[in-house]
Amino acid sequence: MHGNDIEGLGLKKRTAELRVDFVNGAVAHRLRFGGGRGQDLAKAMGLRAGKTPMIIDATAGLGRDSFLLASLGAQVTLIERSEKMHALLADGMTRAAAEGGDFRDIINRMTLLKGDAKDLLPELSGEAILIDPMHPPRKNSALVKLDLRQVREIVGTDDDAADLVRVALKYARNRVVLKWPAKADRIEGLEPCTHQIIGKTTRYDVFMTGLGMPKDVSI
Ligand SMILES: C[S@@+](CC[C@H](N)C(=O)[O-])C[C@H]1O[C@@H](n2cnc3c(N)ncnc32)[C@H](O)[C@@H]1O
Repeated sequence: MHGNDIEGLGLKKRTAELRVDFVNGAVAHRLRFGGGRGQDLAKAMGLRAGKTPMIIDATAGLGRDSFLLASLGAQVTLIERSEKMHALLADGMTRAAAEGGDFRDIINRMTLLKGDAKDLLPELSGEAILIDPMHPPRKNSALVKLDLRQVREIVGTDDDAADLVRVALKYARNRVVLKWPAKADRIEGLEPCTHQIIGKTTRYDVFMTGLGMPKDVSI
């Protein structure tokens, strides 16, 4: 369905080029030269020396954040609701695993699920939940990287991001992390976060939940 829409808009060629590649390019570079657990994303998710939380990436997309977190030793469950993005991701994960070595080990720590995270989160028991919705369009779209523009062409905007955060806050045992453009306004209707990690272009709004156990588990 999406494919036809895209072809109808004359976007077929660019969409066909979008692929998930963990082995070459930006992701592989970040794997070799990234800042380990000192990176903002890792800190926001609660990775530190001696602590590696079980992570749910509720908005898997191109899988880059998940791959980074898995490369740092975390078990990551990825959730993606777009058929097309899910298929691209599954394909990229299969190819990376076939490389063997470190790539296979990292992919083995990643479990990909298809569906809406709002429906799946209550069934999962995540310590730390990452939410990276499609961001509001920038005024200068030339600054948005081509692959992110291609993702937008496939999935549109994630207008239900606030609802997703609210569901995640109910089920995350330790924290929910909302990845958002550094200078963008807060998502309307959300409670204030506990703290922020602010980078050059991206910020992480961290909501500590301190639930310990999932809310629907009685002891
Ligand atoms: C900005 S991209 C995420 C990029 C990702 N963090 C990465 O590193 O590649 C957002 C993705 O989340 C997906 N998404 C948004 N809301 C979702 C939901 N409620 N459940 C599952 N997937 C969702 C979209 O379909 C889209 O593919």
